[in-house]
Amino acid sequence: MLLVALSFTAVGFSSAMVVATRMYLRHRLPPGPPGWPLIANLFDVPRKYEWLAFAEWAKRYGDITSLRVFGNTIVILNAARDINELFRRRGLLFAGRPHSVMSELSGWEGSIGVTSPGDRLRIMKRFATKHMGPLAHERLATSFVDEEVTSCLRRLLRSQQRPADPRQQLRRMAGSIILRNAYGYEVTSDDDAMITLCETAIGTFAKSRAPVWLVDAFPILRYLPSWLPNAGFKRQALEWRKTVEKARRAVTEWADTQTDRVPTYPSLLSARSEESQHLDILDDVIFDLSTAGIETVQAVAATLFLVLALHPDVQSRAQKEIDDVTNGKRLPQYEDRPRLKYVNAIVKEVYRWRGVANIGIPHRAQEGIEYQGYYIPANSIVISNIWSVFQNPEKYPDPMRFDPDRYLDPSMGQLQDKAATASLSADTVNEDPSRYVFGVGLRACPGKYIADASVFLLAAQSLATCTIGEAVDYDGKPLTPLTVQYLPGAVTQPAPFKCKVRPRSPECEGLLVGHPSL
Ligand code: HEM
Repeated sequence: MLLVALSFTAVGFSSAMVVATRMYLRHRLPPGPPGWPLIANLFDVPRKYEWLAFAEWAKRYGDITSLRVFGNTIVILNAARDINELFRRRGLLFAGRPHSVMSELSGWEGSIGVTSPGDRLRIMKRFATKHMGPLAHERLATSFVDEEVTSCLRRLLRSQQRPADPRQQLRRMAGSIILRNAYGYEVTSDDDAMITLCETAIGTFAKSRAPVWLVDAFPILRYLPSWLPNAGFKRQALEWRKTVEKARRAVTEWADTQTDRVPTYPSLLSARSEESQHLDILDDVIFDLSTAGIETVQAVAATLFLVLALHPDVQSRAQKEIDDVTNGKRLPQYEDRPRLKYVNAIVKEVYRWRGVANIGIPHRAQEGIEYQGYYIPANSIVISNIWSVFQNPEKYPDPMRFDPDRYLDPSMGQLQDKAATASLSADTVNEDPSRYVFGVGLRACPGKYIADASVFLLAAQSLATCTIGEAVDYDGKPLTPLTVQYLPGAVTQPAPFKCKVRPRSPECEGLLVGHPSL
């Protein structure tokens, strides 16, 4: 009898312990800035260079930190180990996107970037993967991507004999690739209006999703009339909505005028015409895929030109590698990629050195979980700070140094597939940055293959044909790797700079002129 009573007491005690532990963990959020009564961490949310502030907090509070804003928990992951564990291994649990009333009011309610797992996301993902995924990227790279890169280099060689900002041409190249891919739209001038409309539209996306809008905490506020003095958010959202709708109308109206035209290469729009279902959803995702990629590709291209201008030694080594493969008789092509190991290493280091989309797009925890002794509540906004991963000296020794040699391991070659990376652990030193720069897990960037192919071709063909040098800032002061500045924003751009782009030799320039795509 005594034994039975004792075992009941033991079971009761251990159950109570389990409940108590759970309750304790529930209140044990990851540490972070202490905040203030009532407003919690509202004023701690950094307004710019968020990745730098998050990295500072990581030093103070640990790799996993958290904030409370308007009743929401924001969890920031700074270590590759945790990003892999939560976004890759427990991907579905963290594949949600935070609900944002402000984004809805601003015209983004149909976007893939706000869509949480479900049928709609599946349809969007399936379409993007079919036409832009690993099986499609080689076809894309050998078609209009190659054409646009070559045309861009010809224009640069014409316009940059004296120091000038290469960005206008790189932006035109990025816009041409992305809009041809999405709609078959061909850009014909440096100041193409469609590129500007798409860029301006996507600029409103990140702003509408910042965790600072009161209406996201109190959705009832969406019904306030916009003329009320304290409804400034509604007037702002209305202005953004007009910008987004203007861009959508422009691409749709242009597409409507093209129904009889047979495009040179298939586009997402032509692929859509072969589908019989979910056409509205496909329209939404094609619009996303036309707006989301322009600034990112242009930013990476600008960093590429900047680092090449700053590192003549890197240029000459890559040029030698390319000449060994092509004998200087032709332009390097996408098929040459496995043999251009040093050029691949330059691309990887460009992704890592200052990052690109350093905090990506926030995820949402679909359920509450205990992790590493902390509790991450359901509906937490979870952000991966890729900057901290790329600047971790244990993972990338001497991280501020631009050093392509760090990747010259024989097993590295190009964007790695799942099988090839399964054996890599998050602690791998000098791990391929393309595993992180495009996001991790189920929400990773659907544009990564076309973006990566574009950047590789730009690197290989510009190195084969041009010498890039004499980087200066806008006041004409020579730049060094240590004085280079980056701008705030959702996409990491170098501050305006100028450089010279000259032909390596008349023969090399001739390769661009005689290229069959021209
Ligand atoms: C080097 C260039 C690029 C970089 C570094 C980049 C990076 C990223 C990152 C970090 C994310 C967030 C991933 C996450 O939530 O975990 C993302 C999402 C996305 N990217 Fe890219 N991207 C690039 C180019 C492109 C291009 C070319 C396109 C379109 C053609 C594109 C379309 C998108 C879309 C639609 C999403 C949202 C996906 C979703 O919510 O499921 N990106 N990208």
